[in-house]
Amino acid sequence: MTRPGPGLLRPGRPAGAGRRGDTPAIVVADLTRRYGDLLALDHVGFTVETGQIVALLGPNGAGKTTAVEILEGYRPRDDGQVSVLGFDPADGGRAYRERIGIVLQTAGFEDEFTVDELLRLQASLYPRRYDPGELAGLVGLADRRRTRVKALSGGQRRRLDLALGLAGRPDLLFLDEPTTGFDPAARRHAWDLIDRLREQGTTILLTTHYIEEAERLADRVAVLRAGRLVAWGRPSELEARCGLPTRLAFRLPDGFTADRLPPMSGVRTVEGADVVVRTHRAVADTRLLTDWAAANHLDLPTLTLTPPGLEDAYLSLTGEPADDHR
Ligand SMILES: Nc1ncnc2c1ncn2[C@@H]1O[C@H](COP(=O)(O)OP(=O)(O)OP(=O)(O)O)[C@@H](O)[C@H]1O
Repeated sequence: MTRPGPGLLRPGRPAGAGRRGDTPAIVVADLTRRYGDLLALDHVGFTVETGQIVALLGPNGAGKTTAVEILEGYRPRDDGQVSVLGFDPADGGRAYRERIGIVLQTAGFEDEFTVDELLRLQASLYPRRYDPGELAGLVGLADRRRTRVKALSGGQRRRLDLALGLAGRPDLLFLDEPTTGFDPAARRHAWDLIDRLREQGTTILLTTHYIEEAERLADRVAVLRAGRLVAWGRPSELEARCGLPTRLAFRLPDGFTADRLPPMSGVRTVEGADVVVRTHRAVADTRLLTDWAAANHLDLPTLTLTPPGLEDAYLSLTGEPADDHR
């Protein structure tokens, strides 16, 4: 079955099973998928509560698309149990598809339609539809309602993608790299919109390669690596679980070299006058450093102490090398 873009229209929705709040939004257990000899998903399991925003992270080829498409009902699984909004997506049919929204990275639109026409058409097929004007306002396209799709900028098209995915007021929204290609302002706007959807109780499963996006939006983060779920939890839990060092950075004052520094416990790297110490004893090492600076009548105006973030945890969990940009 082909995964539809948001421009594809769907028929109306009968009352069905799996009402909001009855069960967790998503329950996955032992989910397994093979492509020939390749184990693309290896006994993956997690539970998403209603209203949570979950970010699915992982390097290229980790199995994210496979997992998401199985949850959407557009790819079969080999083994395991999957329940989404109380449905098995493999045979949820129309009743299931009307409860979910899907926003893909690239969607094919009919270029000659105006924004308003597309929104009206899409929304007309759902009983819980959005008013097209409200929908256009929600995604920041209120002043583009009469514009033909072919005249929209790339970022505006992505907003239209989002609007079409929301047209049926889905209980669960799948967002595939929702802000790839956005400028910083458009990204903030999209994040604010996702916050608003959260306030309305929409459950969201998003895939992203922007760790900052996951950190900003996600209640829970799932990290896939080579088909295995290597981490699941709140962003702060993942950061804490990885046991990564705190980064202590400063610039040596003129006339001082690193060999004159006190013996701190952390691993030290020096580039010119810039010193970085990665330490698991941040308080003790900071105290050694500041006592040393005070004894030498020095100020260290660039001194910073940075705890490990989600990006560090992600790189550690996926075995990717960290480049030292932070
Ligand atoms: N239809 C298919 N036939 C054979 N192998 C496939 C198929 N789809 C995916 N794979 C393989 O399964 C693995 C997981 O692919 P998947 O697309 O799920 O990863 P992903 O995490 O979404 O990657 P990306 O971040 O690059 O989009 C990869 O090794 C991929 O080559």
